[in-house]
Amino acid sequence: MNIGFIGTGNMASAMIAGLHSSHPDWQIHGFNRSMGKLTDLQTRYGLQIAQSLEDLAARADVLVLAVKPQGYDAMLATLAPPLQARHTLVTVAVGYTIARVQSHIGTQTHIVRSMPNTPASVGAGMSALCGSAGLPEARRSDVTAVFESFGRAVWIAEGQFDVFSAIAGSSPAWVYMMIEAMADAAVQNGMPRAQAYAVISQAVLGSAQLVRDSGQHPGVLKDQVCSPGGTTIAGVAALEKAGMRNAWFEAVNATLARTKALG
Ligand SMILES: NC(=O)C1=CN([C@@H]2O[C@H](COP(=O)(O)OP(=O)(O)OC[C@H]3O[C@@H](n4cnc5c(N)ncnc54)[C@H](OP(=O)(O)O)[C@@H]3O)[C@@H](O)[C@H]2O)C=CC1
Ligand SMILES: O=C(O)[C@@H]1CCC=N1
Repeated sequence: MNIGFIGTGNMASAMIAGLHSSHPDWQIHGFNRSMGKLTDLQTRYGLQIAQSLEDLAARADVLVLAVKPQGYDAMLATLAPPLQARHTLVTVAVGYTIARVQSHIGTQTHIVRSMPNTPASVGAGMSALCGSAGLPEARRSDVTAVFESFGRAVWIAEGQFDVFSAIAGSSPAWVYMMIEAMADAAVQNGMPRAQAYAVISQAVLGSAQLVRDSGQHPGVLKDQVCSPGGTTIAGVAALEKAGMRNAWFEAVNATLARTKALG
């Protein structure tokens, strides 16, 4: 597999870390505006540095466009000339539709719209994929292999992308905030911070794994922790009083509003 990243910032770096760890034999190339990130990725994951977009397009079959959505219009205009039939263009920009990509580069290039997340760097990513009309099966399986190399990947309808981006692309940031805040409370009550992060991250990981693997309703799992008149239900009441459930609606809906504004 020959994969080329255009833009090697936070998201591309996470994907490259995950790719390198599971497939050290794959050829991973990168092109970035500034040099520092490229040389760092070269040192850590053997990234091969391309000198230009044209150079990158000559080296790779799967091209991942990992610049900010605001940079997509200009980047696609530059990328269109070197694109060839053998390329599959993978987009990662929140809110940027396949139709909008095609308005810049035409309909002859096979496109996969993707939405990964940064836990890809430790092989625990959650990605969505959606292909342009007529995407050949071989291209679909190549891109699936790339995204499954750093976590789970699902093909979904493009209409679901924005909400997926909120609950999987953005949600890691919210979970980190929750972990940080819970650790603050543990520190306030005397636990060393490093120990609090180790404990909370394992508790969050285990809770998520139980939801995923048991298939049980999260409310049932919550009830199993809450003893009548016990300690946990006191915490549940405090979270309800603080408007925790409504805060999640607000976060998802604010994210969707911003996605629409960017689009
Ligand atoms: N971060 C995340 O958790 C997620 C991000 N995404 C999507 O991934 C995309 C990238 O986001 P993210 O990685 O966070 O952003 P970053 O700003 O971290 O990375 C963008 C990279 O693109 C480079 N770049 C910008 N313009 C050019 C150009 N003209 N030529 C070459 N390189 C260029 C930047 O280089 P330089 O450093 O020199 O400016 C930078 O390294 C976005 O579209 C975002 O929607 C999707 C899911 C999750
Ligand atoms: O914040 C952002 O715009 C990107 C998209 C999903 C996660 N990060």
